[in-house]
Amino acid sequence: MSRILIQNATIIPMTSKEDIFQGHIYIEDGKIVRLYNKREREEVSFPLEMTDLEIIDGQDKVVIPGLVNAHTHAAMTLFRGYADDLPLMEWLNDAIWPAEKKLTDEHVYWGTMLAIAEMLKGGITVFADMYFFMDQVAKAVSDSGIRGHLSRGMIGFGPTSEKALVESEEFYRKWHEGADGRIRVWLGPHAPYTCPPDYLQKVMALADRLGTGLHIHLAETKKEVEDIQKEHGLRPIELMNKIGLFERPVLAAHCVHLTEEEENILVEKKVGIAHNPESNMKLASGIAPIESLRQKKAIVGLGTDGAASNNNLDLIEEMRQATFLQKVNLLDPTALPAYDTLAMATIGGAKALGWDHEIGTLEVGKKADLAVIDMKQPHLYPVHDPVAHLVYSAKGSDVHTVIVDGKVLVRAGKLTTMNEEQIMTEAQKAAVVLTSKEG
Ligand SMILES: N[C@@H](CCSC[C@H]1O[C@@H](n2cnc3c(=O)[nH]cnc32)[C@H](O)[C@@H]1O)C(=O)O
Ligand SMILES: [Zn+2]
Repeated sequence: MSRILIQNATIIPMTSKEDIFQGHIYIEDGKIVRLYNKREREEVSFPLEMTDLEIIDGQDKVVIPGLVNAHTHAAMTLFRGYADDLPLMEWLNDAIWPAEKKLTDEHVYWGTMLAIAEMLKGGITVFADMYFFMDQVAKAVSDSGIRGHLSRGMIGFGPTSEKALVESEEFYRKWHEGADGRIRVWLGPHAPYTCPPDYLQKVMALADRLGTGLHIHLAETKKEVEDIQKEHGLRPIELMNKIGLFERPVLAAHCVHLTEEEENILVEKKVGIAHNPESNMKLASGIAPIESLRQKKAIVGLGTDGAASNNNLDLIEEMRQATFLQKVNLLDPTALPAYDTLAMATIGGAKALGWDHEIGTLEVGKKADLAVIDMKQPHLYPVHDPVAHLVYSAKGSDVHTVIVDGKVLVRAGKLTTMNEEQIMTEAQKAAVVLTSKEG
């Protein structure tokens, strides 16, 4: 049995602002068994006597639920810094998709391992991924110890459309609830502009047969909205609502261009929204109405999107950008406050992934997925409000310890299950092949 005690830490459970306390967390067999305050610890000798207990000193440290990366394409780390300064459609059609044609199993494995190494070191304990060669992504999740919400990306026209349906079902049957329950599989229809309604009907039928949800890009750019409107007479969210897409769990990445009515549809249908502010800024897609959605109690998580449109997977930095973007856009410094931003990166993401029964908060009975941040650094001193520091002052590199499913995957800033040197070497080799002009 594995047992961990984190003691004398500032604990931010993300159940409510009032629940922040100084104390200890006791973990047993992958789950949070006790949360208790300093005084109580003096009264109970349990569980200090246990011999196989790992004790983590929480002095000058803050413990939060593991960060949830609600939307990414992990293996796209291989294209980090390869094609920048382009609008979405040119970026996809002229740069990314041609390079992706050369991808092999092995490339995707190493690209994903590289992403996982970066994410774990930055406090991310689960990521929602949409890509292909998903067996390799599942293998990387399994090997590294992180948690994965995985979807095989499906393009609804051309030679791979039927294959994507077959592969998605096979992938679901092979990996859903796999890696000791750390993997969950949803279907991944790419977007309305790559998946026409008749194809989405097939995807929905398959999702319902398997009893699973859908991960899709929605309303990312103005061009998408215009094209869909031209072709179908409706805006993307309206169209998806009309064909019944939202009648099952849906994780919708971006949702940048929304009318008031579309915001209401997303709220009413309890669609999980993955907000990716850095990708939206870099590709100049626009500013999602996150403050308005927050006030309407929409389910909103925070994502990095792929490393090729970000260009890092630092969700702590993403929080800072998310809140600043709302504030400056609305000319309102009260927009998207720090606590709500941290909630978006934790419990909001967990809800968007339909996984909040197990992760997203620090509560007794939930999975032990958490990040410990080292606050004893000049840029995090003095401490008035640890939540403000996490959102406005911290960086991914301030993460000290990361636990997923009760296992320490990052200890004092070092990965425990992954060979960083080897991963970087293999990723560099893959990048050279993928971006060479020949073949
Ligand atoms: N190309 C695959 C299926 C698509 S996987 C998901 C796709 O989403 C692409 N992608 C990455 N970021 C974005 C984004 O922001 N918007 C739309 N697509 C994206 C990514 O490059 C990848 O091709 C096949 O042949 O079966
Ligand atoms: Zn994306």
